Amino acid sequence: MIHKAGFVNIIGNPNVGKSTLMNALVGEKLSIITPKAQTTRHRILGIVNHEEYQIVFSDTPGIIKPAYELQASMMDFVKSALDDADVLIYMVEVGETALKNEAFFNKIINSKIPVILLLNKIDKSNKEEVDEKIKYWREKVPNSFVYVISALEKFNVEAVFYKIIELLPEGPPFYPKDQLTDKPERFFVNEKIREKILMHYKKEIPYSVEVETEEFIEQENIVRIRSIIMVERDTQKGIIIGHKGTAIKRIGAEARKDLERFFQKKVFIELYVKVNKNWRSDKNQLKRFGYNQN
Ligand SMILES: Nc1nc2c(ncn2[C@@H]2O[C@H](COP(=O)(O)OP(=O)(O)OP(=O)(O)O)[C@@H](O)[C@H]2O)c(=O)[nH]1
Repeated sequence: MIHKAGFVNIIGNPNVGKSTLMNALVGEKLSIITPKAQTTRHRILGIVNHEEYQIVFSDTPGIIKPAYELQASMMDFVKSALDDADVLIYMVEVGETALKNEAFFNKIINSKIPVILLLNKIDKSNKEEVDEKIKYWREKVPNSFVYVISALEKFNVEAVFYKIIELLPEGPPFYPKDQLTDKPERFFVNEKIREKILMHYKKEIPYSVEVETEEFIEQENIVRIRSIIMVERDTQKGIIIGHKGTAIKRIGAEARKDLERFFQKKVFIELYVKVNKNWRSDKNQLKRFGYNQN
């Protein structure tokens, strides 16, 4: 059996209908929606698991800005975000033509990643205008697959879904499927803590930790969580904990706030730091089983 997996990066101006499309695409197929879970470069919007494929939908927050607002470092960020994706969905509205950022646009055109160009909100338009816009975008992005859709009315969304699967590369899943289907909450908690670590620690720290949620007990009014932050060295443990525990307290407090919003309940969270010198080899072990998350 062939297995396919990849990151599908959705980009487009604010309000073009990205979230609506996500809901239409993913629907009941969705294992977990991690609202704005931040990974290194992507924000994961949702993951679709199937025996034969795993689609990780993500977006790259705030990359469509006029060129003068983008700093050099931001352009690098854009570049790597594009390089990382396996399929790019570029979404526009029927009424939209002007390009906000020509430089960014050229990057899309010149990237080797397949581009699906979606012309959304056609329910608000007429055939003449739609035909004209298809022609316009085909010329603008010559190598793209152009689809006209209405994300809101789910028109043509299925076709887009199958095109994505067709374009995905072969490969093992990026996230363990059983973990997602059996324990999506734990997965989300881990990601949330990792996100906070990414935000607050510099250098190699974020890349030297692994988070594991040992206990997740949901009661009527409260969720009780116990998670372990695994590091490779004692010095890293000290840095994670911080002076008098202030650093780890902040991680816990911020994660708790987000998790309370997510679960719509009070959250009680205990964080422990553990040194596991074999962590990296454990990780390689996990990688062999398709646990490719970085
Ligand atoms: N008529 C019509 N409206 C749509 C369609 N798709 C989305 N909308 C509407 O457009 C508005 C914006 O949709 P969102 O899905 O929130 O857009 P978004 O791109 O995620 O927006 P940001 O989060 O700001 O980037 C909402 O009011 C949607 O209901 C469509 O196909 N037709």
